[in-house]
Amino acid sequence: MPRTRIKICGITREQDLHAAIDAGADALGFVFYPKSPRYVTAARYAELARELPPYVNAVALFVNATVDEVSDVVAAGPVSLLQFHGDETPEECAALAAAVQRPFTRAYRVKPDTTGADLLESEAQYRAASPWFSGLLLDTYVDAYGGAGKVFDWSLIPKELAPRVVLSGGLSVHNVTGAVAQVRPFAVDISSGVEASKGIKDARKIAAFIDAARAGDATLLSQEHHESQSS
Ligand SMILES: O=C(O)c1ccccc1N[C@@H]1O[C@H](COP(=O)(O)O)[C@@H](O)[C@H]1O
Repeated sequence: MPRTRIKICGITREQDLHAAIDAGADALGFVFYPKSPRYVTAARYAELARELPPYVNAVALFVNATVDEVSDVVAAGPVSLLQFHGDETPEECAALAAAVQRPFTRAYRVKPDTTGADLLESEAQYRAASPWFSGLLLDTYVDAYGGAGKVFDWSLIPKELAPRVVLSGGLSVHNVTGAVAQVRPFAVDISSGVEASKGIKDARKIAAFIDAARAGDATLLSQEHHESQSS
């Protein structure tokens, strides 16, 4: 059973970048959306990116950005993955990703009336539109584009989709163990739940969150062990 990958999103300071890496994060997210309290410019990203060690993925998050804006960020520093978190259509995501030759995740902002079939259909549309599509990120629909700290009903995620999704939206040290054990996502993504204030991370919250996610992995491992012993 693979361990759940962990992304810490909304890094704006060198000390937060190091706190996330030291705690064992697999990926760090940088928000290139000017209206976000976690916004960093491409020039600021160039400074932060100098601190990135090997094998830690940098994820560039955009909301309805232009090709020029995405290209500026990719030129500023290493970018492993794009995250489109606005109203981008499958065709727009495909064009942006192809322009900079990078894979992308697409945020699906889940509403109370979203169904599992909606999620599967959306995933199929993005997959068909681009060879650069690398999976859906599930977030909660709110009146902002993201980073709002709100949870959605995880039970609507189809079992067959879960191993391919990034689960986000209102995760915290208090719910991530259960989220990993219940949903079994490929990865979890958190921003506001590990902050001291908007845009400022708390190193202790990051470490506690990663420990709690690992506790979810341990729960799954122990369940698998019991299942294999009783069969
Ligand atoms: O973090 C932001 O400011 C942000 C702005 C616009 C779109 C997405 C944003 N963040 C992403 O939102 C989800 C959920 O965050 P949270 O953990 O509930 O605060 C996450 O994927 C962030 O990457």
